[in-house]
Amino acid sequence: MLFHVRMNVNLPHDLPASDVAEILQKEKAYSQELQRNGTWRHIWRIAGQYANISIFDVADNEELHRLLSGLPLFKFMDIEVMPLLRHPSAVRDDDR
Ligand SMILES: O=C(O)C[C@H]1C=CC(=O)O1
Repeated sequence: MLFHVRMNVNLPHDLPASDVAEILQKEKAYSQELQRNGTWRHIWRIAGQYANISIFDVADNEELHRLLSGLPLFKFMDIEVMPLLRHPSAVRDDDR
């Protein structure tokens, strides 16, 4: 199942720089592992915002929730999820 996910990151300004660096390093590794195994299909930065638009390919809502809530930045994010299904006019075979 495909999901469109928007993540807005709100890091507290008083978080020590060393904590921020550690969280971001963990977040990058977590994200890149899921990208390499095909679960996190796409990620784009939203220009001018500390936010991204991502496409996840997971078995079900439960898996998506587990993966999103495991993000090292999870407690600093507002996340919006939109479930996607194949459009009847789609021509690409991987749009499902
Ligand atoms: O930078 C972000 O958009 C937040 C998060 C998502 C992947 C990652 O490496 O960081």
